[in-house]
Amino acid sequence: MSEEISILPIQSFYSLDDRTVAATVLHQEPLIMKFERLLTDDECRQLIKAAAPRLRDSKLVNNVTSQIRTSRGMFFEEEENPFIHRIEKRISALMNVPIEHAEGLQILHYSPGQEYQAHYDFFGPNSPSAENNRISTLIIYLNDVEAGGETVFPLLDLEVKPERGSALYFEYFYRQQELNNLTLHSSVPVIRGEKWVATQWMRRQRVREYGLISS
Ligand SMILES: O=C(O)CCC(=O)C(=O)O
Ligand SMILES: [Fe+2]
Repeated sequence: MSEEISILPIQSFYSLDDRTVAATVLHQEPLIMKFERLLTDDECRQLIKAAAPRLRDSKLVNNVTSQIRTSRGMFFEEEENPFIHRIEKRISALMNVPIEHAEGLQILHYSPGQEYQAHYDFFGPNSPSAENNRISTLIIYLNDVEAGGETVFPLLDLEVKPERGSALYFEYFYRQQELNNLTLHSSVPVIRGEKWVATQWMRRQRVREYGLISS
């Protein structure tokens, strides 16, 4: 085991402003954790309802549609309304990264057969976005999926089943690139039912301007 320091201090419980969240370590390095009941059923339903009419075919970073990600998605504006802002604040407190470093919250919807093939969330060294690269990810499951739709880390032999309100966390800001490379992950095809997730990506440096003024 190397002596790398994680962004998130490892704890069994995280006390946030309005709730305490129980955590399980799924993998130590790179750190991968599962959180229980980060969002209430009601909050999950509210996110789905707000996102549903705004879904578009998912684009990759370079703005092309692709067979790699066949789901549909949307981004909320940063601090779009008090409800979104409350959730963003809870997420950034949990992820231990200031809200100014948070991209807009993304919602993805997968129908049966839809998937997100193995990929990294960080940008490759040739991407202009790599200057202020992503460092960590939180995937919040907004519903229970009847069959399929697990998030899989093929290099770590790890599989996470979606459960409404729970969340999957992983980070890739290690000095050893081999650790970051182990965070390769995919969303395997939904077999029955549908799958809704909210994804929060954090950047190494600030990406928000006006997050500075509101609290
Ligand atoms: O839907 C999932 O389980 C994975 C989503 C994902 O990898 C992403 O949004 O980057
Ligand atoms: Fe991802």
